[in-house]
Amino acid sequence: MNLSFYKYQGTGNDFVMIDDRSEVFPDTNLNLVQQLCDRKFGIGADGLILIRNKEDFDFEMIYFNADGSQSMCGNGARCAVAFSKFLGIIEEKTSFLAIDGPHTAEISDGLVSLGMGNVSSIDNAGQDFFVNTGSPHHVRFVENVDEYPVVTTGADIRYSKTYEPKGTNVNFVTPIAADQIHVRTYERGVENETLSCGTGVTACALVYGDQNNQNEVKIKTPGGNLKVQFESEVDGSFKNIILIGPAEQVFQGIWKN
Ligand SMILES: N[C@H](CCC[C@H](N)C(=O)O)C(=O)O
Repeated sequence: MNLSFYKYQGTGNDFVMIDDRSEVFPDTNLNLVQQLCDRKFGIGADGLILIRNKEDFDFEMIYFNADGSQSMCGNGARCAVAFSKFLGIIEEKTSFLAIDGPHTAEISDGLVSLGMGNVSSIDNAGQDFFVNTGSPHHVRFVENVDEYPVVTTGADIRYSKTYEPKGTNVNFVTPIAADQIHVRTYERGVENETLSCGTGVTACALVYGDQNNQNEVKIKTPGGNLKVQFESEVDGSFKNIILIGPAEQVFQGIWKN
């Protein structure tokens, strides 16, 4: 198999991107997805994204975590917008389909502003919080996220009975300014800490902003800086949620196997 691919990263969350408008990628072959994402025996990535044609939309993004499971991916969607512009599918604005439904986005100077799906509620989860921003997120506020055991505690929560059978992503948050938080994330399907998680920082920004009267929150992650804007509704839901950050092409290649 000769498979042309591009490697993209959005604040350090990295993806194998494939222009699959010809629909030849064997999308049921999860072993291949795992192999391509393997950082020793494959290309190496947190996930893999197929771009396909979709009626009524500019494109459809099909996202796989490194373990082959599927979910909505915010950083991956930002990279899909940048990749689609590179391919000439779109110019500055787009409407595309992802697993959690339709999205709009704008791209300029490498910065992607991604419209996220509406969020119906923030739920309590013991002393912590739970938000579904297209993928499930547990959110815990901690004293000093830099020193926090993200992988061990993240895995404990991710595999806990509370979240059986599908599990959840787990985010740890320390506020660092009135309108800024520092977030580290344990990602389901990668089963490790990633350098950032788009749907995760969105969940954290909604919880923090809701508690601190902010509707624009800056987020520092190990992989870079992101921003989330949103509107709160009186019924506790959120709309017009926008995730803003860079998305860059790192390299391209041919997978011969
Ligand atoms: N691991 C997540 C999906 C990718 C989320 C993350 N990469 C993002 O940017 O949103 C899950 O299984 O729900």
